[in-house]
Amino acid sequence: MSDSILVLNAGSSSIKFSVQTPTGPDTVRMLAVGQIEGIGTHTHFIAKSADGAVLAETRWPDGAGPANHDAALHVISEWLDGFLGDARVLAVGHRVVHGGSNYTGPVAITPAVMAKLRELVPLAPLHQPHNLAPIEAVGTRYPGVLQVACFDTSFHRGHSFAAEAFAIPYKFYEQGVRRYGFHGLSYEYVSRRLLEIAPDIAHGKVVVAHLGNGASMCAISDGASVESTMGFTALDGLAMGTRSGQLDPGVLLHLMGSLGMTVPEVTRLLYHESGLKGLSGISSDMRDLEQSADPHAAAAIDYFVYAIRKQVGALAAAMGGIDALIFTAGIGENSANVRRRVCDGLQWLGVDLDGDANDHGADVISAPGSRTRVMIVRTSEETMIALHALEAMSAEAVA
Ligand SMILES: Nc1ncnc2c1ncn2[C@@H]1O[C@H](COP(=O)(O)OP(=O)(O)O)[C@@H](O)[C@H]1O
Ligand SMILES: CC(=O)OP(=O)(O)O
Ligand SMILES: [Mg+2]
Repeated sequence: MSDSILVLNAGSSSIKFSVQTPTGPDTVRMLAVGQIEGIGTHTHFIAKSADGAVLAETRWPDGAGPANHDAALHVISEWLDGFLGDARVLAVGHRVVHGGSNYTGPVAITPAVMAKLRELVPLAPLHQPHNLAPIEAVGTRYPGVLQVACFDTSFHRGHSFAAEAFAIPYKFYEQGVRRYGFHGLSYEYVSRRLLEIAPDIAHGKVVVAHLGNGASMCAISDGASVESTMGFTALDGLAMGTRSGQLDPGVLLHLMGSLGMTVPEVTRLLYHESGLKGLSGISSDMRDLEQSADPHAAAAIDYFVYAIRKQVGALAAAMGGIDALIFTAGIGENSANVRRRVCDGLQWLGVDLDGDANDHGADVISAPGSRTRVMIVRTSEETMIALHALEAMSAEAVA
C-alpha cells in the first residue's frame, strides 16, 4: 500500500472518508472512498476502490448499527487499519464546516487552533462537534501526524462588505456576526474542475447549485466566490433536508416571544424538523419525496425548486450576468426532475435545457445554442481536502 493521505468529512448524519496518495507536488490519486450514512437510523457502511468496486459493506438492522459518530468513526478506523496495512499515513485532512473570520485557508491543527474551532460549535451545531471529534481521535491513533483543518467558509472570504454584512449595528459585524457562506470546499473543487473541462466557463460568471442534504448556491466570477445563499450559519438560504433555510427573523421573535419556545427547542425545530421533512411531513430525502404520491411531498419539492430558481436570478444579478449554471451534490447530480424544474422557469436568463441530456445525466445538459450553459459537475470535497493536506505537507517541509 502506498503512503497515504486520509480524509475525513463528518456531516450531520454521516462520516465520509477517503484514502489518497500523492502523485506529484499538487496531484493526488484516490485509492479508496467510503462512508457511513444514516448514523443512529438506517446505518450503512460502504468502502469502494477508485474504480467503484465494493471493498466492504455492512447494513445494520434499524437501531443495531453504530449509535453515534464516535461509534461510526470506530468502524471506519478498524476498516482503515486493515486497508492501510503498514502504509505510512502522511497527513490527515478534515472538513471543518465553520472557520469563522480567522481562517481564510486550511490550517495545521494545534491545541490553540482546536480551542478557536471549539468556540464556533454554537454556529454549526449539526456539524462542528462531529468535525472536531475525529481530530481528537486521530491525534490519539496517529500521534504526531500532521492534521489539517479545511473549512467550508474559506472559499467565501473575499466577499464584499455588502455581501457579508447584516444591516444591524456595525459592532456586531466586528464581533464576527457576518454572512460566512458554506460548502466552500465543494465550490472550490467545482471551480477547479471547470478549469479542466470548460476553461471558458471557469473564467466567466457561474452559478453553482450544491443541492445535497445541506443545500446552498454560490455566485462565482472568474473562479472567485462573490455571493452565497448561506450566511452566519448553515441554516440560511435554500430549504434543505431538515433545515428551514431563509426565514423572516420576526418568525423567531414569534416562536420565542409569543409561543414561549426555548433556544434548544427552536434550534431543534430549525435544524432537524424543518425543510423538506417539515414541509412534507414525510421525509428529508428527495428520493422518498419524488416517489411519493402525497400532495405534501409535491408541495415540498415545489418549494425547493422555486427557491433555487429565485436564487439563480439573485446570484446572476450579484455578478451582473450568468454564463453557466452548474448542478452538483446528491440531488443536483442525481435528480433530473429537480434540474428540469429549476431550468423550466429560467428561459429568460438564456437557459435552454436539452431534455434528453438532462435525463441521461450528461456533463452538459443545455441545448447546443443555449446562451447559458447548464452542466452537471460531480463534486468531491474529499479530493479538495486531500489537495489542501498535500499543500500543508509541503509548507511544513519548507518551514
Ligand atoms: N437518485 C436520486 N434522486 C434524487 N435525489 C437523490 C438521489 N440520490 C441522492 N439524492 C439526494 O441527495 C441527498 C444527499 O446528498 P449528499 O450530497 O450526499 O448530502 P450530504 O453530503 O449533505 O449528506 C439525499 O438526501 C437525497 O435526497
Ligand atoms: C454546510 C452544510 O450544510 O453541510 P452538509 O451539506 O454536509 O450538511
Ligand atoms: Mg454534504
